Amino acid sequence: MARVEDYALIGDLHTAALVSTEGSIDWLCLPHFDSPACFAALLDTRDAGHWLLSPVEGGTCTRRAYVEDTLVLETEWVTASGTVRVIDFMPIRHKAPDVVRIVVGVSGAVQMRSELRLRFDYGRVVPWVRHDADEMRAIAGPDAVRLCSPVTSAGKDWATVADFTVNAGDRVPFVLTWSLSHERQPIRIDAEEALAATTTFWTDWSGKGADAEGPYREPIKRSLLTLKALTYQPTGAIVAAATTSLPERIGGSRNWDYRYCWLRDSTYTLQALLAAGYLAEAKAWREWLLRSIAGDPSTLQIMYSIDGTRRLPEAELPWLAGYENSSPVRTGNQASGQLQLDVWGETLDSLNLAREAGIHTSADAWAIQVALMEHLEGEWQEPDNGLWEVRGDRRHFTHSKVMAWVAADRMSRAVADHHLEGPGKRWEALRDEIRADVLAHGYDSEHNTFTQSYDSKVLDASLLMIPRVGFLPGTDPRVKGTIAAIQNGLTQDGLVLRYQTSEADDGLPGHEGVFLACSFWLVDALHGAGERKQATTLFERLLTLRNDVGLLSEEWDPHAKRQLGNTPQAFSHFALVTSAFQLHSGRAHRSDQPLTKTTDGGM
Ligand SMILES: OC[C@H]1O[C@H](O[C@H]2O[C@H](CO)[C@@H](O)[C@H](O)[C@H]2O)[C@H](O)[C@@H](O)[C@@H]1O
Repeated sequence: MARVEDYALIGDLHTAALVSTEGSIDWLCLPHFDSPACFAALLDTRDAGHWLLSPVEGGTCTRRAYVEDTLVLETEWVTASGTVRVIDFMPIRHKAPDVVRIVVGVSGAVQMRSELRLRFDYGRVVPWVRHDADEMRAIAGPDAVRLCSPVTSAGKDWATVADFTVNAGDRVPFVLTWSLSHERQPIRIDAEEALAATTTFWTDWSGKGADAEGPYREPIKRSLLTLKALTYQPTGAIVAAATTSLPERIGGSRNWDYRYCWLRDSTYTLQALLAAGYLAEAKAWREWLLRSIAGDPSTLQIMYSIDGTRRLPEAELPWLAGYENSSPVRTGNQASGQLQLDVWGETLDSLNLAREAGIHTSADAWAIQVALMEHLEGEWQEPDNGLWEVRGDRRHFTHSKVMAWVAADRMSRAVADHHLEGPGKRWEALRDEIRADVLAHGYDSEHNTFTQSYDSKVLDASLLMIPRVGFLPGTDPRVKGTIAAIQNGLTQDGLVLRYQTSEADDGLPGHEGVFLACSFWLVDALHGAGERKQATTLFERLLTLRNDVGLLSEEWDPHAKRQLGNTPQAFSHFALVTSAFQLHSGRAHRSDQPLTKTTDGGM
């Protein structure tokens, strides 16, 4: 069974696939990120659907890499009879989704096999399949898939199999195309033309970002490309990760569906993209946000689907055994109905940042910000589920209150500095009131640390964000005390847990790994506290946890030394980008200050 870190990502800005080091596509949802998977071997066995394309002798590849700053993947096997390369990519979507795999003979002659096992509806539906001269058609219910290749394939053991030899200089294309079964078949694409266009698209996109020269250029670029790949182009939404139910502990039940757009995750992603100068993505995301949250501010959800749908009912897929038997496999996410007060702060912080970065605030955008703020004024004293989405009792999370302070701070400053209309003085007074409340109840003077919730002793890594949002300076003794407390009480092998699951009553059984984003937040906090050497050492260690193609999932198991949780995860990658930019520039980054400033023609 492949490990989480054995997977590379390819995608077309509507969905994404995971390709293993053995050359197997084990995860692909069509036509969108949150559609049912037609390859779900990731969460079961190959019988749940996969597409293996590799030398007949099989095994892990000798090397693989993305082609420079693109999402075009090259996987190479050196065998006794010769060397072969498989180029995998998804062309940027025009109408139909395609997966293209080109087998390239590098030297000698290699016996190859393509084994395509389509299983629609997350591994449950075996399609009806017809083989013609140079194409295979598979149909079941709403789904139709066509495979085109000059290599002839045939049905074998409920799969479509093609055996062929690739000689040095050969290029053998396979193009898999999805469509709705009741529609006309999409026009065929040319694999080589698509390769050139896809390479150009990603190279151009990468080139548009701010100059990231320096020692961290490669990790910054790869993380930005990954964040872009998690973006749903038609609406501007950004999914939290490409997968569902990769476990936070092997064999555990903390398995969630991340193929949705969390306001928290996407606002942080937006901050990373803005820091790198990607204004178009920031504008598209803002439009998605304004459409999704439009209406009564009291009905604001913490997450939406990629098209803004609100109802995301959580269900279990009992026919899938789960990744290494970690069950259940879930779709939908019950957290969508939770109260998480930090989301107001993150949303208003990011819209403020967009304004500071030069994106013009339209009247509609400002009206929604005012409505959100007015709603928060009546809500901030309520207990909530917090940013970690605990399923235990609601409580007064310190981080949630700090983020309510952020909301009041950014809104009062927007009125004062940008002459936008609103009760600026009232919001200033509220800001001061929240601050006093946090300092009185969220800070433990005996141990000189902020605490997870009011009047408790429990630690929480989200408190590392306090200097970043500007609540207190990075060198404040209370911030330094919190850093020290987290280093002493909330780390495993120097990496940071969100909280101690044994102490925090999150309403869930079992434990989890260290949370990679929180470990990057420790980098930021150390850097802001003047501990630059420690920050750099930790950051460079975190870089070593990336897989061979630069991807990070949500968590890390410090004992088994392997990645855990959904992958690739936006939370981990935007945290990496933010830390890298700070270390690169040598100055601490606050969430209300863009690293790059551009003028905008208005929206
Ligand atoms: O651990 C419990 C919760 O885990 C998920 O939430 C986490 O992922 C979210 C998406 O990246 C992130 O926004 C949140 O801060 C994380 O705690 C899961 O989605 C929840 O349903 C679950 O309760």
